[in-house]
Amino acid sequence: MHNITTQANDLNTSIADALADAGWIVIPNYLSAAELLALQQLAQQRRECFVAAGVGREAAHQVRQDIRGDAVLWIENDDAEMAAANQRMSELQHHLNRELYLGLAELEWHFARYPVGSFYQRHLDQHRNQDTRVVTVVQYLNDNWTDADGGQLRIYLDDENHIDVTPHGGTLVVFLSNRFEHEVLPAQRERLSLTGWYRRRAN
Ligand SMILES: O=C(O)CCC(=O)C(=O)O
Ligand SMILES: [Fe+2]
Repeated sequence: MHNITTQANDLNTSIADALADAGWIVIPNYLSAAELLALQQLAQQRRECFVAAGVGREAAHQVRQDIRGDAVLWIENDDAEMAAANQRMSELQHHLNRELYLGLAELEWHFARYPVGSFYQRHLDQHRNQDTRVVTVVQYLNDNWTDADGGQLRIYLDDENHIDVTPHGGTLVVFLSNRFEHEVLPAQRERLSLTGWYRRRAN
């Protein structure tokens, strides 16, 4: 019989294997119902704290809703209400470092809320002058999402092929940040997620 720790380890192993092989993985029901509910409630409580997301770093940072229309709330490492979620991400980080020698030094992540009609145009998760983002992780927090609700994450695998990921509550997506362009298709309903990047230290 598998206990929780063994299951977590198996999941982390599946993620590491997939990153080493295809470079991406989608895991439905990664979050338990209780984890999903706790994250949804927290995002709801903090609703007023979200700010319009921007593109570009530092001086080049600007809000461009024609490029991305979401609002975000960054998560602190010592956020007590995010302790369990941070811990789970930290275990994955260490697992990836052990298995793949990725040298991941930290996770930066935020809640993201896409209002009705918003999207994020095709992009790569690396800023032009800084390539410290190594692995992208996204957890979806939406109940009862249907295809008609749009908002799929479209990942371009190569010139001819893409996959569309439905942002179902509890689904986890992990991919190599420098490998796959992707976009968020227009959402017909408010769309909530937790999006993060494991980074290596800047040289
Ligand atoms: O929410 C998603 O599915 C992906 C979001 C994204 O691409 C990003 O924030 O860089
Ligand atoms: Fe992205």
